[in-house]
Amino acid sequence: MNRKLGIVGAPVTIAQPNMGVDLGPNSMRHAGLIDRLKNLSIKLEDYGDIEVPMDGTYKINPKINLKNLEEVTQANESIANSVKDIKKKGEFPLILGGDHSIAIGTIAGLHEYYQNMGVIWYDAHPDLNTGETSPSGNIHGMSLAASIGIGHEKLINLNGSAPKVKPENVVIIGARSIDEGEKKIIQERGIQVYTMHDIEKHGMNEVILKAINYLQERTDGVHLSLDVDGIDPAYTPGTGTPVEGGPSYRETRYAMQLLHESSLLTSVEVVEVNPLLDDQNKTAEIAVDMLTTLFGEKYL
Ligand SMILES: NC(=[NH2+])NCCC[C@H](N)C(=O)O
Ligand SMILES: [Mn+2]
Ligand SMILES: [Mn+2]
Repeated sequence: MNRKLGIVGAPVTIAQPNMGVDLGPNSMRHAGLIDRLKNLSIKLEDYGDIEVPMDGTYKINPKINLKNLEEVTQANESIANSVKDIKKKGEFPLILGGDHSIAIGTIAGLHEYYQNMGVIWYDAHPDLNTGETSPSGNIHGMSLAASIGIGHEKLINLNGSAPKVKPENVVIIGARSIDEGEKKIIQERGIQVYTMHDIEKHGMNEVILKAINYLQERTDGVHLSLDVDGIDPAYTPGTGTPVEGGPSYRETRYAMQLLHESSLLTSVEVVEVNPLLDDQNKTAEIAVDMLTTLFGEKYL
């Protein structure tokens, strides 16, 4: 990694109901993220956290099943701007969440720099719901849908017209909790999904190498959206929507190692770290291990 990293925190919590995910960025800084990256001789600048509109209340509009839509839109506009500022400087964006709605802003900002962007979505959930299909109304479960141009026009047209990413340029890894409406979108739009079944059957090595080869051939940049609930909750309990049966610490770390070796990624975000649900900041520490591996840290 010879490019400078531009780091920004996006302490967004309003697209899901659990208090504490706004502490995610600082929990990763506290777990030593910045020093460990510097130890790898990586140049970086930490721009701190973006401002997020939040007054502690949860706004529900009974007419549409999208909680806090205005606030989530505003927060994501700031994220898009901040990602664009980082790209303008020629730096590699690393965004620390925050709930997974922040991907809407991140990807919308990146979109200006890539005509044919790829996305690796490492997550227990595909986050392909819309207001019509969501069981919860929580926008963090709708961010990938919005990025491929499906959902509320405020979200899909954020910072430019939809779609920001072509559905066939998306690879989801680790999925094991998929809602009915999401299954439909996956089939209709031809989105590549490696579920836990595929990982069990073929192994993480093959799955990641296939994803890398597929995206290398067809995209001009690849964003990794790493939801910590993608990892098995035995390792990452500090997250709002844990799902049993995920890839282990070892498998995930190995996946990050392969991604590092491929030099494929052009931006990264880590989301859904919630210290209030955690056990002694363990989840943030594991998130930091994954990030440092991604940027070249090795055992030997
Ligand atoms: N980014 C996340 N953790 N998303 C969880 C989504 C859970 C569920 N599918 C929903 O739409 O409510
Ligand atoms: Mn997610
Ligand atoms: Mn998830």
